Amino acid sequence: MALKNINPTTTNSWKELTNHFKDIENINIKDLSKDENRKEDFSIQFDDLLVDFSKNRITKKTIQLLVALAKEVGLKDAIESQFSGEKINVTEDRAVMHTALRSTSDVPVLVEGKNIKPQIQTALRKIKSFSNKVISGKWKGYTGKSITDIVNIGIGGSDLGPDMIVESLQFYKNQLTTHFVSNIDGDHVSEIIKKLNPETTLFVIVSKTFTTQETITNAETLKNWFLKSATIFDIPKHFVAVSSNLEAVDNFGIDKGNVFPMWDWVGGRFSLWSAVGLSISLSVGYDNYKALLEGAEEMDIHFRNEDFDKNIPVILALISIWYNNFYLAETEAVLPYSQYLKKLPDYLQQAIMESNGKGVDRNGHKVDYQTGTIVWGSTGTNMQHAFMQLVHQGTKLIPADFIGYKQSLYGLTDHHKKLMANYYGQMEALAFGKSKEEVHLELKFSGDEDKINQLLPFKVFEGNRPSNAILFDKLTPRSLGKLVAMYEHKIYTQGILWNIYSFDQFGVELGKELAKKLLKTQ
Ligand SMILES: O=P(O)(O)OC[C@H]1O[C@H](O)[C@H](O)[C@@H](O)[C@@H]1O
Repeated sequence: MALKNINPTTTNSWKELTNHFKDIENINIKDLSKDENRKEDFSIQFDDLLVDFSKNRITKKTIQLLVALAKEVGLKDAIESQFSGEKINVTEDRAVMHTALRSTSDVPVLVEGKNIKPQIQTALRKIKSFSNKVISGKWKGYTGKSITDIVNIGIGGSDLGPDMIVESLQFYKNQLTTHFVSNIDGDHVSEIIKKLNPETTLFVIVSKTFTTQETITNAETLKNWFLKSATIFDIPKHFVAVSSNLEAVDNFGIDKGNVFPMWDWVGGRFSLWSAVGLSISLSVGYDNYKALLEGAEEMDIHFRNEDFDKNIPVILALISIWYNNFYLAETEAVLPYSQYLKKLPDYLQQAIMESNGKGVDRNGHKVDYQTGTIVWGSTGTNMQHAFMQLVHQGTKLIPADFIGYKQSLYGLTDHHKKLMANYYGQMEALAFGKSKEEVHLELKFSGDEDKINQLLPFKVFEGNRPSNAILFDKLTPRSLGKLVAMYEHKIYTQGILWNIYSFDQFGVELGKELAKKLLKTQ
């Protein structure tokens, strides 16, 4: 089953969508919301997750036509191709199997004729036993003391995923302190060194290629610092690696038993489900790490089997295409109403923009339509006091995902009520705005008519600004796994619809090469 490489703009559905757009371009969310069934018709409940997409400039026909487009470009087969281990990363001649990493089914997944499930299970067992030893204190450093600090050394996908998950699951964290070193900026590693004791620190070097300049430089610096107090014979007690480049790992001096595998069928930005997530398992324990994977698997099953009109990642992808390609919105905001998720926007920037930031289609032709969206965001309510002014009253259309939780983790209900009132309040303000009449009424008692007329235009909120409410019962490892997998599948769906390859990243290479050349001339 090869991917259908169809320019979406040449399909019948696209033509129909173009006509439909002309018909409803000026439609207003406020008017649409008068339909009392709208919320029910435009929301999907899946276990502990409710996605309400009723506050969008869409009608039932919009969804029908977008779903027809997904069918016309062969999304169903493309999803099957991914799950079944086909080499859908054509430009790198690789399968894309992060979903296999979290699959608990016994059904074999063949990559180049070989079932990859057994090696995944072996790696999981190794992660489990290693995490248990370190967390329980049985794993000793070179002076016989237990480990107190973990340092994850990696960048890009070998940093952002584990860092974001560890931050998001802080509530579930154990006694170990976890640090993340990524930047080549020596001040980053220096600041972290200040906090470490070599006797009780475990270094986890994460690099699929084991050639990444930042990671290797930071790892060497940390090794040299460690060797000021210890000897090379102590390295096996303090350094482990996650990589697919065994030779380079060996050259670095890592003990063979301390190597966790990475495979070429897992992309860096989709790798937190592999041993790249070792720091997660060390920080929150293997059971929580496993629950994260299980949550992701639940979303995988939903994505693979559900009809497109009830399929959360597909619907979110289609709505995003509607704004990106018809309304020509350039950016999307991700706004989590949980302080724990403060690193989610950064993580999603790599996942989304490195995947779909492509200007050449799967036939090798330059595209003449918009592809990858620019994604950005921050946590509520802080961002309400920062950039939301522009989202409410600026000149740009910025569709936004509002991520929220029905319950807080510590149970300060007064705080949580206020947090959620803001969560809903922002979406309502964006969608329904505030009319001239409402502003006038509000100002009526506060001044003379001239003053009111002068102020009026500044106080009006046009509204009609779209948002999706993504609401979970509670932030748990399982629900977090579901959330991240939801965005992963949204990315793939969009890549298929835009007829681009989502799993390579040649665009990051040139800058790296030039930096190397410049370094030699210095
Ligand atoms: O894991 P590594 O091989 O060190 O790669 C780390 C990162 O570097 C590259 O520049 C890529 O853009 C990322 O996709 C990747 O995650």
